Amino acid sequence: MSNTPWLGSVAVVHRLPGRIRLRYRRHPDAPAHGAALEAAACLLDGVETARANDRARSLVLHFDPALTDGDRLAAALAGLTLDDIAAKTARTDDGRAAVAAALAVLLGTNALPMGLRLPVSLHAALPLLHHTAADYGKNGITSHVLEAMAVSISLARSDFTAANTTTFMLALGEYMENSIARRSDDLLKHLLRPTSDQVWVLKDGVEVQIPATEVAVGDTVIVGAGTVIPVDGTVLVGEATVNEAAMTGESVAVVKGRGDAVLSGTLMEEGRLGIYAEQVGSRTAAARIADYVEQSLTAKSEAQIEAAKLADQLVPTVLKLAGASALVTGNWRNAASVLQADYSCALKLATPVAFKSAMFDAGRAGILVKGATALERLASADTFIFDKTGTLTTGMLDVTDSITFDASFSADDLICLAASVEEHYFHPLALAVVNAAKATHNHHFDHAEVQFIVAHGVASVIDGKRVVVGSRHFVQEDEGIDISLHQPVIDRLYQQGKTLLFIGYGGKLLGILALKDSIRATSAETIARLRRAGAKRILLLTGDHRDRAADLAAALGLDVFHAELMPEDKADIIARLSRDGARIAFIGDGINDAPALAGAHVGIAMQGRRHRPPDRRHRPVGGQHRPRRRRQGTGQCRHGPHRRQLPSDRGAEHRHPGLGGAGPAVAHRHRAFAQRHHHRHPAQRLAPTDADRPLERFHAERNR
Ligand SMILES: Nc1ncnc2c1ncn2[C@@H]1O[C@H](COP(=O)(O)OP(=O)(O)OP(=O)(O)O)[C@@H](O)[C@H]1O
Ligand SMILES: [Zn+2]
Repeated sequence: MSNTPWLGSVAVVHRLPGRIRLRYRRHPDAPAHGAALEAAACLLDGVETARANDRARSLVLHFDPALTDGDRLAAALAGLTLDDIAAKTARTDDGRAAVAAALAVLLGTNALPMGLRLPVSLHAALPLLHHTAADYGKNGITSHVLEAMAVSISLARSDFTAANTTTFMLALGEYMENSIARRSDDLLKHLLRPTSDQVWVLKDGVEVQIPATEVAVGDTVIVGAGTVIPVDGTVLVGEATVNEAAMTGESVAVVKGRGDAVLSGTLMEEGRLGIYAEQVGSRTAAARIADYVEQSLTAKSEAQIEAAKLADQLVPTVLKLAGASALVTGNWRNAASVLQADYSCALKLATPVAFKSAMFDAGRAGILVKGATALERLASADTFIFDKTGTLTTGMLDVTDSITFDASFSADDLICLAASVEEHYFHPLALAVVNAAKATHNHHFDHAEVQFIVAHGVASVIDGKRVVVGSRHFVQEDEGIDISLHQPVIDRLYQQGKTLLFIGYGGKLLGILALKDSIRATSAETIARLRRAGAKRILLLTGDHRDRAADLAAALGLDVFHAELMPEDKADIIARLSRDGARIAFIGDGINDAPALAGAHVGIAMQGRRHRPPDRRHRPVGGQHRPRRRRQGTGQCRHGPHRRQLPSDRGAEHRHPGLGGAGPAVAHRHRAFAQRHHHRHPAQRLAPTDADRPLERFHAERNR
């Protein structure tokens, strides 16, 4: 019966280039196993994916037309035998049954009558021997051969306990490896493909629900709050906040409206969008990333490759040793024990299992590890470098003081002025200021285009005068604003452990905002555990003031700190330490740390915070952009149509911001840096090409 065809009949019912749908009839004896049919179909030459519906007796195949065609596939399927299917289903079984059987044999054999012990033990060892024969044919002498020899010799000597123990241990090892591999694969699917099966699309003005697999390019997909966006595309209507952490690593939600690009796999937090689908199914960015992670999970780590090599190198030595001991002592039992004591298979087995289970555990704790290599590098790291804001501290700051040096500005006015220019940015300081403004009269100051200078602050023009908000370095050294008059106040605030923001207006220091950050509750314990785990050096690199860095380093017992750094300074320090042989793990919050992350041995990005955009204004849905509606206060905001200020556009907007045009020239290396590295601002993580391309396509479509 094993050569009975699995399918009674196979007929092609629908053809498309690279895709066919088949109708089949199962042989009455064949098991109802759609998954097995899919798996078997996937083994055929040229088949890319297979989807079976056993109840509808339909099988959809996607294939490479260069390699095969529909008729050839139908014929190949008709030729499948029950044996083929059985082999395939056996492989999808995780080996639990084999373990149970081996255990039963191990425990029960000695109770059997003498005559039965050999056949029972032999039967239990058969899969191993069978497997080894196949492996020997393919790979020559490997550790499998040793295992099989150990079992065979024990069987030949009627040492059934030894034979059965080996069989059982090998089955157990295989089962453990399979089940851990499957658990981590399930987890990955959960992490990366949380998309639901059903999707709403707009058909002739009516919203209808269709299976996710049937969404086509050009459909208008409707996505509501709390759901994962199923396609890559461009927003046609609506406004929403989208958390793109799964795709860009940036945890700050971004506002998406008409014309903006959205990515599959990202989460709609609030709002509702109609999206023009441009990439669907396996071509979406989410599917590609999932593939990437799956690949890196299966890609062997260096340790795995080393272990496998070592194991196979040990084989001839062990064989010689076994032969020698048999010759010298004249006892085959000694040879068997040498073979059994061969740990090469344990070496091979233990490494992938250890890596996969570590990745699985990390995943459950909310940590996505990009492959075994990353874990290996982390294990070998001896120098841990942290940035400050949002990493060792919570990054959720409160404005504690607002001090103005101009009598016509109240403390609240100062906060609102700073908030007016900061409101489009997601830097922790910007978010704090905007938040503080909400608790005041929240007046919006009209201003010109805002420039963002990485690791410095922001600048704009209000009533014809240049306004700058940022670090002391930015305001004093780059903008040439004299702050010496107010040094006593500044010193006092620093002594109170506060982070300061300087606000310059018309070339003068208008005021200072003091902010208080708090150390993360878990930081001290984390540092202590790193030390216990053998970290040699723990450093702090920050863009903030020296006093802040010193306080924090003292509080947490860090070895070294460097303060008032530009992102490229951080990268320089890391490069220097690496040259001196340090193996560096860099831990940042993902804001402005791309250069540093790139130079480290291994990078860790924390995404603990979940911020809403500072302000959710309503843009008209559909039609033209009207100047944005103001929240409170009077006057008209002049920074033009709002969408030009959206994060995704900021790269283009600020690439030639005419720095220094309105105010004092900012003429030193930092400006060049700000422009050069502009794309590294987290809000611009999406490659500009990715953001631009769909928009062009979308316009082309619309104008047709
Ligand atoms: N949007 C902004 N608004 C105001 N000031 C800013 C802004 N972005 C950066 N700055 C100023 O530039 C300094 C350096 O910024 P950067 O982001 O490099 O480091 P940081 O905020 O100190 O965090 P970390 O400790 O993680 O390096 C900040 O301390 C702040 O004074
Ligand atoms: Zn500078």
